[in-house]
Amino acid sequence: MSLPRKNRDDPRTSVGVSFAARLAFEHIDHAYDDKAVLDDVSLVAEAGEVLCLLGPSGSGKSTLLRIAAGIEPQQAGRVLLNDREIAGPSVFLPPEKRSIGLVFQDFALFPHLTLLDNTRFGLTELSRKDGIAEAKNALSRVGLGDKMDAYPHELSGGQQQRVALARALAPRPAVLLMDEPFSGLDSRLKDAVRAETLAILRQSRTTAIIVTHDAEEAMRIADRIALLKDGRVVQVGTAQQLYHQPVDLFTARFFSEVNIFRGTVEDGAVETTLGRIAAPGFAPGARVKVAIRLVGIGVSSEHGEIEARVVRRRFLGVTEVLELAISGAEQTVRATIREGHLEAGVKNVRLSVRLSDVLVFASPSD
Ligand SMILES: Nc1ncnc2c1ncn2[C@@H]1O[C@H](COP(=O)(O)OP(=O)(O)OP(=O)(O)O)[C@@H](O)[C@H]1O
Repeated sequence: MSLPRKNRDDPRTSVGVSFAARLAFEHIDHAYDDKAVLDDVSLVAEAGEVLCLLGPSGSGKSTLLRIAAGIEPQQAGRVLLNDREIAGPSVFLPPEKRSIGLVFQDFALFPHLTLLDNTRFGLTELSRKDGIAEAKNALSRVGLGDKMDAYPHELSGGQQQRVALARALAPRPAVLLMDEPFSGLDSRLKDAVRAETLAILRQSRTTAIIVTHDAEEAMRIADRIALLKDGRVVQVGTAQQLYHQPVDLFTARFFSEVNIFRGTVEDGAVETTLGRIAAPGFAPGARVKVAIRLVGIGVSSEHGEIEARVVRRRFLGVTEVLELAISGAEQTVRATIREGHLEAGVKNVRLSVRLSDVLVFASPSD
């Protein structure tokens, strides 16, 4: 996207330093044809923070980014940059006036242009000399200062991603939007590129909104995470908040693998295959779902209240996943253990449940 560096209400004040802006969505609704894809979305990316938009495919993440960038006008609600309305009922700033940069999933580099020309592509408001200087500066910031004359096909996927980042950062945007920026990368490259990207964002002090459908990725990079489902924000918070205090089962399952048991609350607790689970705050007779994380089930050949039998054992490298049968219960239970924690060939085990890995949710329709 072409973004001017000089803008009348530019939130930046000095060359070389971006002053991050706060980007707010207020009550955004959007539909394609008659299909609603965003429903009353209110969300804030605070100045300088990395906010991840997390959610399954089709939950509306990319649409929200496109609305922020000005590529897609929302049907209702407002978008504000530092409390200034940039899109709303009476205002619509075009993309190039927003001081918002965008990095696409496929990097969208021009194959016939050198890295330098790719990077200075959006610097249309600068003189040729200043544009080249800014582009060189941006490429140096992402560690590609020695490759300015190379072409994209001569680079690895990780390097191409850095060029895309340099091109987006060159106009010194107040906010940078990134749509699944790491999904095209080899899994071995991902960790390094993610860490580098984060370091560059911190150094440039840019507010960033990054779309991902991978909870672990969001936990690695985000200051805060906004979880979306069917066009609605389900929960916003730090990784710890979403992991430890999920508002619903959808959120819990997004962040960890769980066993789910249905039950009815009696005397403040619910009976499950893994024993009696306290359900504070639920009325007698309430239908609930109990989620117990796979990592929260202790498996031992000696200690534990519940007897079980190993019916399947899958090696995953650092961990193993066990499928366990419990006498008298139809439903098998899964547990994750450290690789080698249980001797090979052991069939009869004992289980214990760690209470911090137990979550109880209302489930009135069950
Ligand atoms: N230009 C379009 N025209 C019609 N429908 C669209 C358009 N863009 C997206 N949609 C639909 O809107 C819904 C939300 O799409 P969006 O791309 O915002 O979701 P997403 O969470 O980013 O998903 P993904 O991770 O698959 O990209 C989807 O059902 C999608 O098919």
